[in-house]
Amino acid sequence: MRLISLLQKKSKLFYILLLLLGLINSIWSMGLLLLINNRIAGTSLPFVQGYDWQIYVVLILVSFFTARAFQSYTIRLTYELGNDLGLSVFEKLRFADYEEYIKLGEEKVRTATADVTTLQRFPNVFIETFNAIVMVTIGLGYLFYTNFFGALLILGVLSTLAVVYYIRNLSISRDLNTVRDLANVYQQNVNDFLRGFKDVKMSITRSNNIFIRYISQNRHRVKELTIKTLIKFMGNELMGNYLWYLLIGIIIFLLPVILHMTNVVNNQFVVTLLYLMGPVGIVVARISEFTQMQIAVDRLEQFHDKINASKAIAIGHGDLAATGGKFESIRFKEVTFEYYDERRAETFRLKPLTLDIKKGESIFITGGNGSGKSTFVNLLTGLYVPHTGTIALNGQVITESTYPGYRNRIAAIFTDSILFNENYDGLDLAPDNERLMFWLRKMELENIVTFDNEKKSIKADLSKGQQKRLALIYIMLEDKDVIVLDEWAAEQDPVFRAYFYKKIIPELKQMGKTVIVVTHDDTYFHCGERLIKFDYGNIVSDTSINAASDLHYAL
Ligand SMILES: Nc1ncnc2c1ncn2[C@@H]1O[C@H](COP(=O)(O)OP(=O)(O)OP(=O)(O)O)[C@@H](O)[C@H]1O
Repeated sequence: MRLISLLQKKSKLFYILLLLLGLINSIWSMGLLLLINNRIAGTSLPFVQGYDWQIYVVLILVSFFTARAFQSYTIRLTYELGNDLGLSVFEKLRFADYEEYIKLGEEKVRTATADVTTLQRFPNVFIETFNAIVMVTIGLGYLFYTNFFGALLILGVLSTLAVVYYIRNLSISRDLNTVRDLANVYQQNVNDFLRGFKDVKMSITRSNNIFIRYISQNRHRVKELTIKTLIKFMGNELMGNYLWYLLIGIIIFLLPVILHMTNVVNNQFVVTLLYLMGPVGIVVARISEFTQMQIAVDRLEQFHDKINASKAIAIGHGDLAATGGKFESIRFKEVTFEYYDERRAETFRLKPLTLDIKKGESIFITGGNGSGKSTFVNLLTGLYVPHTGTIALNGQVITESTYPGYRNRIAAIFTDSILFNENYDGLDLAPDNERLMFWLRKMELENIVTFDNEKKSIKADLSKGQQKRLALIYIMLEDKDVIVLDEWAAEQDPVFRAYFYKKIIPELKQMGKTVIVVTHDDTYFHCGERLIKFDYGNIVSDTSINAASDLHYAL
């Protein structure tokens, strides 16, 4: 993606408007220069004599209204571009495959949002620079028109210094990139410090190391590098400012001697140079900003390419109607899935899985750490798509376009599920909702939570176990047929854990729900109807509890 195409995409009229701006600006700049210089020289404007002040007023008015119109246009364009780019990151992301998202990583999403902030300034910077370039061109053109060799000399000095300035700026940008990398590390250290506050307090070595070896050292390096960069930057700015004294010196002392310039031409050169100071400063200062923006746009493009590679994007919410009808069964047929761990150069494989889940079953999934339970849950809930094999809902194989609808039919609480700050599900979370109150009583949260009537949500500072209970209540209000709970009971106290297995699960079954529970609680295995055991990515036993049939798979 080229930077410039960003603007064209945003506004079809962009180039036409730009041309108009260039034209008006050229007329304004040229007119102003001619007018001032002719007044100083005591001559009148060519072609239009005797209308100097009228022309001056018209020029100012045209310039004022053009600047006003363009700046309003730029402000709108700037914020629309930032808004669109920012929203497009999340709009695409929500349709992306979960597997692709995991591969992409949260860090890349955060960098992409930072890049959007950098790019947001682009329309502003671009129009400002374009304006400045027009003015510089007119100014230099006028100098060449006035005295060719004098202008050539000035252009030579200006160009040499612009190149020096640019090279020095590149080294400043490199240092700034290092500062940014250090800032990322600092952010991680600070996150560790704040999230792990309790653990930091528990060990003197840990506390000293995180503060001295990481946080302090990082800040020290950032401080040194920032001071160095700011001094270099200040040197550049000073050099830029003093350049004008050098040029004015050349004009008033050198040019009259070597080019035998008259006083009038000399004055015209000085006035034009003073007029050029602002625009040249803008052009030079913006060069490094464009480099940063080009990096941001390239990175953003890579990000979009990566997400676009996710086949799910094009499907969006897919074909929701196709997964309608009453829930009867889920069938896994020869389903496989694998991860490749690059660092360990190892592959974890979920071996071909074939199994049926029928309406109303309560199934317990167990197995050692790393045996593949969560991978299975991710496949069952439709977050992962099988690498080979198929999953069918009510006998219909789920396809790319029916995956979103399939996921939508399952309610799940994962080990790392969170309670959102807002009521995104649009649930009826008011005290007059009898079902809600019934479940709050059942989960022993009735006297703990409070209602936020304005936000239509529940407010509470809850323990981890209580958060899981509230999440289960929300699931009951969602009223989906299939409920998947990944180690839900792990954070419950023994009394409530027993209550969950002995009372709640049978009740869910009575309500016609199909419940799949990942659990290590072998004391309560008898509370389910079926026990599936995983080992090394394989189902090693699928046992029907309380029934004679005992299906054992060979290891
Ligand atoms: N995103 C991933 N990338 C690479 N490997 C992964 C990824 N997620 C899991 N694995 C690997 O897959 C294997 C199975 O993981 P899984 O999370 O399914 O196990 P689990 O049975 O749920 O374990 P636990 O009881 O500890 O939660 C592990 O060896 C793990 O290292």
